[in-house]
Amino acid sequence: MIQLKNVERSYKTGAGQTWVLRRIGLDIQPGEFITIMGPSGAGKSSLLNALALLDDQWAGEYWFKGEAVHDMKRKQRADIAKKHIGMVFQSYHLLDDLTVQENIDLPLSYKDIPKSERQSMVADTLDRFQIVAKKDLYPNQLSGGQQQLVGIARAVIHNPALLLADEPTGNLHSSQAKEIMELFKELNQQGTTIVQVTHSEVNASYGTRTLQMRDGWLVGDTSNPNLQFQGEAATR
Ligand SMILES: Nc1ncnc2c1ncn2[C@@H]1O[C@H](COP(=O)(O)OP(=O)(O)OP(=O)(O)O)[C@@H](O)[C@H]1O
Repeated sequence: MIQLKNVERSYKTGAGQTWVLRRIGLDIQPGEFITIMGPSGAGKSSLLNALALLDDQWAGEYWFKGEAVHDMKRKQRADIAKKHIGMVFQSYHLLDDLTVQENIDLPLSYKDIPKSERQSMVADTLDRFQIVAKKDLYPNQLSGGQQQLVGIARAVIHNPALLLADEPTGNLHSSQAKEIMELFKELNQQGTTIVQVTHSEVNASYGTRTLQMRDGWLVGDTSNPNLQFQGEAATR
């Protein structure tokens, strides 16, 4: 589904440059459930943002379903993201001036779906996430955990082919977190490709493959044991 070749990302800082992604090479097959782990600042969110096509300041090659994203204009990248990708953000990124149900409806508004069908999809999703009572509230009237649930609902409502999730259960109670992970498992079994960033071993155990990052390098990949050596050699 996705191939990254030599993807690099840096920020200009003061006199020099800070590297946050270093020569990332990655193949993601359809149907995988990948977990990205690593210490704080390792580049996990940066990699997810690049995969989500939110960040376009990287160098290298990014292939999505055989298409060369690195050669695309911003509008084409945005179209791919809207059509195929759902993203759960660490800090929710809900739109403050839209209600819960309007936030959840947003991904559907980008698709050619009749209004009545949209309304019933939103109603089903509110029900599934047990947030029907909150539907007319605005994000700032919700707790952090409730905002996180709305963010997850928004990411999955349009059945994206690729679901990217940055610490999706960070603000949830353990029982809610388990429900979300079970939902991800179900979506994955139905064919959704998932990439999650987490510090939780429990959440990681739902995945089928774990990547380790350190200082911007991919230093471990359970599906490619040889990478460990290359990554560690590269950081020396
Ligand atoms: N806008 C920015 N300007 C400069 N440096 C940045 C910027 N955004 C991120 N970085 C740096 O990129 C590095 C990687 O950050 P990133 O958020 O990807 O790490 P992470 O592994 O997701 O960490 P965490 O587990 O804490 O979320 C960090 O050193 C961070 O300081």
